[in-house]
Amino acid sequence: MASNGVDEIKLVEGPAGYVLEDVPHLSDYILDLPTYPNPLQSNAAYSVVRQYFVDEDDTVQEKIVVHKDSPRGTHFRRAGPRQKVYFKPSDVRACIVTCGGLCPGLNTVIREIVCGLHFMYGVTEVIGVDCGFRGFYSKNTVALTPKTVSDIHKRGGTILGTSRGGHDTSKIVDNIQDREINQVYIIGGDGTQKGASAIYKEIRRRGLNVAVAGIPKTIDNDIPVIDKSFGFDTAVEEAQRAINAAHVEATSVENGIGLVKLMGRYSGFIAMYATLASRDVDCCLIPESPFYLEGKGGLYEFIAKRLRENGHMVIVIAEGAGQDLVAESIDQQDASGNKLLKDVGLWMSLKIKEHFAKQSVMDITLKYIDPTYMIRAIPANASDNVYSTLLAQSAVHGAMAGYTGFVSGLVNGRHTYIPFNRITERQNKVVITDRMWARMLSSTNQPSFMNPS
Ligand SMILES: Nc1ncnc2c1ncn2[C@@H]1O[C@H](COP(=O)(O)OP(=O)(O)O)[C@@H](O)[C@H]1O
Ligand SMILES: O=P(O)(O)OC[C@H]1O[C@](O)(COP(=O)(O)O)[C@@H](O)[C@@H]1O
Repeated sequence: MASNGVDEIKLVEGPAGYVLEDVPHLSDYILDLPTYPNPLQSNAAYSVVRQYFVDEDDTVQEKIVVHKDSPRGTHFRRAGPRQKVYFKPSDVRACIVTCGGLCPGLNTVIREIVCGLHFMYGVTEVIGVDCGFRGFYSKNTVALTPKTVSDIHKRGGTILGTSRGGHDTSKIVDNIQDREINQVYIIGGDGTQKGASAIYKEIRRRGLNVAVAGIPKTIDNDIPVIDKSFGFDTAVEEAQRAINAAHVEATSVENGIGLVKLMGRYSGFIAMYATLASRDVDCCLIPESPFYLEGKGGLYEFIAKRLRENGHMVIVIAEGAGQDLVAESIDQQDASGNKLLKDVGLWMSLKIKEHFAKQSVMDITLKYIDPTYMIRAIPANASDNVYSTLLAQSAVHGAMAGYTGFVSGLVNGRHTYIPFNRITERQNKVVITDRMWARMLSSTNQPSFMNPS
């Protein structure tokens, strides 16, 4: 096994090219930690299920599509309860924090961490950190019990509040130490998980017996390795309402255009899935697929063609699409350092109106809908509620088992522990497969990615 200092990756190599990118464990840097039987062993609900506990050697393969000569490739540690745990439940003092933008399902994750710790492991001390990372050192905490969180999954937002910026690693870890917290659950996107990674490293540098677990939040699916995270399903479902409204507006007038902007700074998943689900969309523009406005193969030509053919059209655009075209791009960042994007939907609606007014070929009526903040603030749908619950449970099992510096994610449909370093780089992931193209092109109204190639 390769050594695993704070900045090194913990790798285990096996025959035939098998590589396990393992997650750190508290026992990697604190020797002679005591272990205890997992309380689930004596829980009537679990003890009957003989295979409930995860075999220590179980791993999950990163790439599921292989060829006959492929090496066995990268694996991650399978998530789930272990036979023994590294914390005595009565000694656990856990905290939960939510950071970054809102996303349906945040409250479900909070609820399940509290209930999972309580009902599966008998942990009673869980506190919530108010308003994101800065809350560790500038705000009060709130006690969380199964009773106080019982209904929160039915509400949107996060009962803990959230923020951008304000990550001060040293002050945060001082506070963790002062409050004698020994399990830290951090819910947020790629920025948050970078912050979580810094916290883990500092905790490890100080040699503290504190497990750090991340639960990735990515409404727009821009986190690599994991299949998706909670909030995405709800976002795609809710986007249908905006697309339907755009379609009704467009079909109610002559040469009507409905333009809908959906979330996706770097990944067009919400736009693309919402398009595929709806079938009312004629053109879907995503950051991964460049397009242009003027001339042959450009958006204006496509719009004119669709209006002549069909009398109306619906365009869906992801917020990060076409940013290179937006004239005065703004060189500003939010408190977390994310580049502020210009409202490409608003910009595009003005450009389209301007173009057709100038051309005087046809009069158009364009309605622009941006449902972003409505979507972010709704409660998770049933499927995301299930998903958030399971991700939270896995995180609890992992922390109780002494793993640290990991996120709880789904890889190829399996609950998995992934080291922070693998998921903190943002990724464009929409790969437009042949099958997707076929589905797009076979639809009656031929939605297109407007890819000039
Ligand atoms: N590289 C980083 N190192 C430490 N903390 C970070 C880093 N990037 C972002 N953060 C912190 O993570 C939190 C959320 O980040 P943000 O980018 O706003 O949202 P998200 O987690 O949804 O991507 C903020 O408090 C921010 O300060
Ligand atoms: O919360 P704010 O500052 O209004 O940010 C809006 C941005 O948040 C997002 O919803 C993404 O949030 P995250 O980066 O926290 O995942 C974007 O789609 C949008 O551009």
